[in-house]
Amino acid sequence: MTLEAARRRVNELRDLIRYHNYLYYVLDAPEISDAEYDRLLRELKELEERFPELQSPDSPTEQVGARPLESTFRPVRHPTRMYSLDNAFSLDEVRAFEERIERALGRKGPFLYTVEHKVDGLSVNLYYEEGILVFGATRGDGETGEEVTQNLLTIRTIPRRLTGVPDRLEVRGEVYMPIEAFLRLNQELEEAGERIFKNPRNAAAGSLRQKDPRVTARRGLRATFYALGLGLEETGLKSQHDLLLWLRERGFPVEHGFTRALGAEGVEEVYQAWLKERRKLPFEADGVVVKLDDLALWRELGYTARAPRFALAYKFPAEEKETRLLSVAFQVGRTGRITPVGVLEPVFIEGSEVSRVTLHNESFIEELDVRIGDWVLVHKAGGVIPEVLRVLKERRTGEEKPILWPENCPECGHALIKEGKVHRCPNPLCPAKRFEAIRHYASRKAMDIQGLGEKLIEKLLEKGLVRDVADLYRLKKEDLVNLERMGEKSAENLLRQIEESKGRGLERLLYALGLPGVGEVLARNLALRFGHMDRLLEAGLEDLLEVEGVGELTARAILNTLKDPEFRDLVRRLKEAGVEMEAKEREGEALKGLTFVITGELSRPREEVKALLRRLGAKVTDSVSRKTGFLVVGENPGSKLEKARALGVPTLSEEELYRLIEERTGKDPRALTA
Ligand SMILES: NC(=O)c1ccc[n+]([C@@H]2O[C@H](COP(=O)([O-])OP(=O)(O)OC[C@H]3O[C@@H](n4cnc5c(N)ncnc54)[C@H](O)[C@@H]3O)[C@@H](O)[C@H]2O)c1
Ligand SMILES: [Zn+2]
Repeated sequence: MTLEAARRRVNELRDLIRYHNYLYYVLDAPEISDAEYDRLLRELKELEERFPELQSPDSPTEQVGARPLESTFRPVRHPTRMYSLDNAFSLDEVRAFEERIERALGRKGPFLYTVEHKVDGLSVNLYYEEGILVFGATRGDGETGEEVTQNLLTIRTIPRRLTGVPDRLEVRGEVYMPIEAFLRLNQELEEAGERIFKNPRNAAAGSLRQKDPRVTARRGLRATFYALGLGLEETGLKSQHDLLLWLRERGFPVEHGFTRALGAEGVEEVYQAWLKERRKLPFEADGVVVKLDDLALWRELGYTARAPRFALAYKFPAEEKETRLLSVAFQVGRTGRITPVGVLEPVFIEGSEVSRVTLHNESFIEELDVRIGDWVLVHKAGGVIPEVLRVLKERRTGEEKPILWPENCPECGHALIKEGKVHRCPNPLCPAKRFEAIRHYASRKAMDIQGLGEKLIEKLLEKGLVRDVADLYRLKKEDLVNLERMGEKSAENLLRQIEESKGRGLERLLYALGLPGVGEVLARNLALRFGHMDRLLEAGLEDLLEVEGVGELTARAILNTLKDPEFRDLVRRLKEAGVEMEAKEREGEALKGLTFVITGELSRPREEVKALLRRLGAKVTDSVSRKTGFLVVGENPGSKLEKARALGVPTLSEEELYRLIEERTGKDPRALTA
């Protein structure tokens, strides 16, 4: 390549990358996948290395993120600069990283590293003065970020006050959206006909940078912390490993599972193990972060313009496949909403064959600008749901056909209506709606009526034996035996299963009834909060919004259903049939059977925590014995800690205790009163 040709390509790449930076960092709406972006950046980097005369401090390879726009948020200068990370995609590149360190330090490896999950969110900087949170900001271009303190404080694990810390302290970490929250949010957006988020990272960034903190609060964001800026020297900490423990002890959420590894080979071992397990994590991890453990070496190595020389992001391979969109089918859901589903030439992605992919709604199709016959790039969002990332427009032949929405319901032929961007079959008798409603009701995670398969549901509907789920409870043996291929035995079995389904409890019932936007988790949270169907039926918007995980859109949609006379009638008939309307699990039983002892200072008065634990059904005692379930350890713990260790009683930090409570109650423990 001549210098001239390289110069042209370098300029082209820089423009392209700046454009994608803008879409990604400022608008939270990337057009290309991260892997494609990484390839562009890599090509630019390689050209700049081959032709050093083309290097320039304003190249994207020398910069962090993007400068925030004039926006809703106040720009704020970070007391000390924030950086990005250099990437590696193979063991060889990790070795090269270690060799660079060897050369820079003039010492032979292998070195000791701390390995952490690379949580895919956006980095934030918290600035504390004398232990009091002054502001929290996004990274921005590393020097100037956006002040988002109020929004950050909706993440209740972020401490507002600290004790035993340097006077001026920056704490850095990642704000992210758990995969479950991400899938739920997209479901809500899909149902409302709105734009969905491409991945959990974009969803986290979009949710943190909301004008209204109340919206942020409902998005289920989490945070995890892993670094210090200003104040690091004063702590006297010696290693990254100790730094993580130090953060945890001061009440910061720190991701579990960080570990140490020796040399590039040791890192590779951890990487391979975590790669295998990555889908078990509740968040999206796009790789592992490798940091020299010894902080003294950090000082020697320092930073490039863009990233530290002592750390590396070792990225997981991106599972993205190219395939063709063959046709689009239109599905009718329980609520009559029409979902376009793309039929793909089958491809293998992350362990399974993908041949269908949701195209969500009209907004999604418009934004993608996808046509039948197009080549598309497909991945699994959050490792779960197949998604079209983008259309490979450069491969269009001109033969592609636009996707046309049907005018009539594909199942019943009734004219469809359009509410905003949502297409719906308004026919209450639409067999697709009825079929879907019953199938869902009987499914395993709902009322679990295993004998009620799809064929049978179709037949029951056809013969007019059931019209909705309440009719199931009126079925008689002779109704069933008269259906073809149903013997006495199976009829009896089915009736027994239907009978048993009455006692599943409110949490399962709410999920089974398919309230809009209500998956298993939300059904459980609603059941815990209201305890009985009657109380839920009386709930107002504000009551619903108090439930963990209920967003504005879901709350309104649920409320509409609750007020719907048809729904109320259905509930009445279910109740008459003897279906249990009470929650099985009670908040008061969340910690039943567990015994706690507390030592040290907690962030709220000890009596309050004790009362809360008791209210949740736990026993709290004052001294540690073999019978103690957990010792909760606060600041400056007393002798109980040694005793617990001697007896092998497990300990929990305050943070871990709250996580346990949150898992068991589905609620933010800091919002729970004693
Ligand atoms: N698709 C697009 O159009 C597009 C555009 C721009 C950027 N991107 C993506 O963003 C990346 C660049 O973003 P970036 O500068 O934030 O870098 P990065 O995401 O590659 O890595 C650095 C970041 O990792 C995060 N991180 C997570 N866990 C960490 C831990 N334990 N320790 C330290 N850091 C941790 C921090 O936020 C840090 O800033 C690109 O590689 C690309 O994947 C995509
Ligand atoms: Zn219909």
